[in-house]
Amino acid sequence: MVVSKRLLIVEDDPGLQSQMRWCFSDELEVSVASDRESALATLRRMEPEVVTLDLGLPPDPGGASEGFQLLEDILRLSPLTKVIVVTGREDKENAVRAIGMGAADFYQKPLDADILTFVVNRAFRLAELEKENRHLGEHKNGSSIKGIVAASPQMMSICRTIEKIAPTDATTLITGETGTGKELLARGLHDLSQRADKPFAAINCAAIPENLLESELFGFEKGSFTGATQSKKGKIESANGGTLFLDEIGDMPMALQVKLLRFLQERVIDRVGSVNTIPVDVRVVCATHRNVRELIDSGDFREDLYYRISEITIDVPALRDREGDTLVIAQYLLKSLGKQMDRPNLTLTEDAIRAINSYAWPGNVREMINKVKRASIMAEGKRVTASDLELTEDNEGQDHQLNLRQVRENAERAAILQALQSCNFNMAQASRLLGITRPTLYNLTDKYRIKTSPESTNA
Ligand SMILES: Nc1ncnc2c1ncn2[C@@H]1O[C@H](COP(=O)(O)OP(=O)(O)OP(=O)(O)O)[C@@H](O)[C@H]1O
Repeated sequence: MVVSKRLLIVEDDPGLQSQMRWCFSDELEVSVASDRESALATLRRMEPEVVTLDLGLPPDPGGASEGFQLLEDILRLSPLTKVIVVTGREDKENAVRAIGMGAADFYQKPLDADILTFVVNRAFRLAELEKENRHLGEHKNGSSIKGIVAASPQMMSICRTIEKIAPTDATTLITGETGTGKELLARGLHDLSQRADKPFAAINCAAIPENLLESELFGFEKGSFTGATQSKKGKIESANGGTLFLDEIGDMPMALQVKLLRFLQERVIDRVGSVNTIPVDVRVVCATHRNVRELIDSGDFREDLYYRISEITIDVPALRDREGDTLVIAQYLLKSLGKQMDRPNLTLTEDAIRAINSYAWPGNVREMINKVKRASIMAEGKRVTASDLELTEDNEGQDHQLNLRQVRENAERAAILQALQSCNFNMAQASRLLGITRPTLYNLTDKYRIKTSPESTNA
């Protein structure tokens, strides 16, 4: 299908209306409005990329007050629309004022078809370019750290910090909610350091039982406990020359905190069951989702250890608090996971985009990976909807929607989903509930790509 370019001409003079229509109707979809009210109605319905706006409109055809009011309305309702104001020959002042308010261009009467066509085409090109830029922006990744997709100022600043501290040996504490990318950043620190070709050894202090954690970290000598049939290096030793990543450090038992502190001070370890000390050269990076200050206050974390591990601290914001990251990461995941699932070229529907932006993402990027993975399996066709992602749409954003069609479609979609779910996907019952015929319901489920069986949708 060829997508047509849409032009709205706001002009109260019937003679000029037909001349302008004649200039453009071969190549563009053209609508004409002669006053503010009908112009706004057409704007909502037609969603034109470009509007030509005669400032002298009734009830003030000799002045410009109505035209300026309409310009303001258009820019508020549809800020991406390019408005070309049309003024009288001597009316430079109003043209300048309109540009100052946000009009894209101006054109002075009398009408010259060639110049007007040039100005209008230029506005369409501008609209097109801006659209492309927005599209590129959505796919932009400003992060220099492998695996980290980001566009928000907060993450950009974190990436810059990582780049700066990577060459040093400063112990670094990375805090933030679960799934925010703490481990990825720790790996980034290692990869950008001079230790990059040496090991990166990670251990999750919360996942290993207390009695095993000591020997996991420090290693043990043969015969030091039942089952120790041979000596084994611990994580610290095996990271020698490289980076040791202690994940969930806030969960480290007190007794081990003392031993870790000693290691950080003296840079030597002794394996469990050994009296010999072994020097180890590692850079230590720790992470936790817990509030270490509170742990110190409650007596669960040693303050002296905290100062040792936090020469530098990096607080990774939750996904919902990053400006602009959510959609960029979702698009990236859709592309990469879609490819893995043999479903390339999947795209997000408008409702999916809105839902992604308004959801709180308590599990952060990890939760998003799960949802996008599911959606790349469940999506019918190439379009991924909010329900494929198991996200119900937030209605708040609807206030800002351009027109009634979008609001109506969203409401219609939500009502159909609800009806289907409440009668366990019995189409006859659901259509009775909705007060429509079964064929109409089938048409609508097709239109909105709503799945019609319980196993393929979300409760
Ligand atoms: N900015 C990002 N871009 C792309 N993928 C990311 C990003 N942040 C995190 N991820 C991915 O999300 C998942 C969780 O990240 P990671 O394990 O680093 O989080 P974490 O904060 O260490 O979590 P936890 O506290 O639960 O251990 C990983 O699969 C990681 O690759």
